[in-house]
Amino acid sequence: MHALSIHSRASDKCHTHDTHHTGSETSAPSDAGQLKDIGCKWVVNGHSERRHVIGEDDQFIGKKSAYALSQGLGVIACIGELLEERVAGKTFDVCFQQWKAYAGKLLNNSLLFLLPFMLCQAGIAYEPVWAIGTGKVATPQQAQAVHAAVHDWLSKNVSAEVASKTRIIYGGSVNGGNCAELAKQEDIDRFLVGGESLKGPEFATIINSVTSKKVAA
Ligand SMILES: O=C(CO)COP(=O)(O)O
Repeated sequence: MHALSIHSRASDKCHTHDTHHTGSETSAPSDAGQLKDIGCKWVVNGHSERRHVIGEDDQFIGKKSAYALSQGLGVIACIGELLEERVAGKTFDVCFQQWKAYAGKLLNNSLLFLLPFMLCQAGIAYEPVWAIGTGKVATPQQAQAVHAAVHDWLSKNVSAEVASKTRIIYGGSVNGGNCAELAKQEDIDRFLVGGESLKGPEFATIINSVTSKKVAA
């Protein structure tokens, strides 16, 4: 999200080669070609609802993401732990297992060269499941710890340049009151906003919190 560049993006509307067919697909009607035709640049994959309501697993999400990238769409790759996983001290294990499935699928399909494109054009969204739509936001420290770990992983496993260019986006009950403290964190680059995007003044405050951070940097 950026005040000056609003692009179209689709949530989980991009089939893989073998799930796409030409019959009626009322529940998920768009394929990569249709999305590009209407000017869509990104898809959001691995959102918690797809994982925990629809039942998509890491393998399938990785496969859809590799396909979207191969078709020239950016992928915002969502990761995030359930509350019980956080309480059990598994936040980092869960998030990295999810993240590695995106990267691993690119590797399996000989598409690893697309990884920097994916990271630099779109990014990774950390969305703790317990914070999405619940009004319970992660503390700035909790979110910063995960974002910093992801940047660190990218620096060690991809390159320092890609790590510094990768946007790591926080999502989960961001509002006009908590966005400034979250945006101050060094590794929180953008926000993925749900409910508050429907409220004009709140949304403007959220956008400005990120924009002023970038201007100050
Ligand atoms: O899921 C989200 C955005 O994708 C977050 O939604 P909320 O901002 O409503 O918690």
